[in-house]
Amino acid sequence: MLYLVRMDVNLPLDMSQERADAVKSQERKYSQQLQRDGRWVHLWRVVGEYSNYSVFDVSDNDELHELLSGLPLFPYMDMKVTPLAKHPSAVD
Ligand SMILES: O=C(O)CC1=CCC(=O)O1
Repeated sequence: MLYLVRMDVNLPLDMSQERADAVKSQERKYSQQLQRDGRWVHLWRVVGEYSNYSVFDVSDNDELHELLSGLPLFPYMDMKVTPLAKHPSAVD
């Protein structure tokens, strides 16, 4: 199943730069592993915002939830998940 996910990152103002850098580095590793194994299909920055739009290809809601809740930045993100279905006019 495909899911479109918008992630808005809100790091606490009192988080140290060192801690922020460490969490971002863990997030990068985690997300790149999922991109390489084909489950994190797209990762796009929203221009001018600390947000991204991502597309995931996973088997079901439970797998997506497990994957999203394992993100190192998960405690600092608001997420909106949209399940995607095939459009009848899509050519592929
Ligand atoms: O920077 C972001 O939008 C949050 C994020 C998701 C994957 C990643 O590496 O950073």
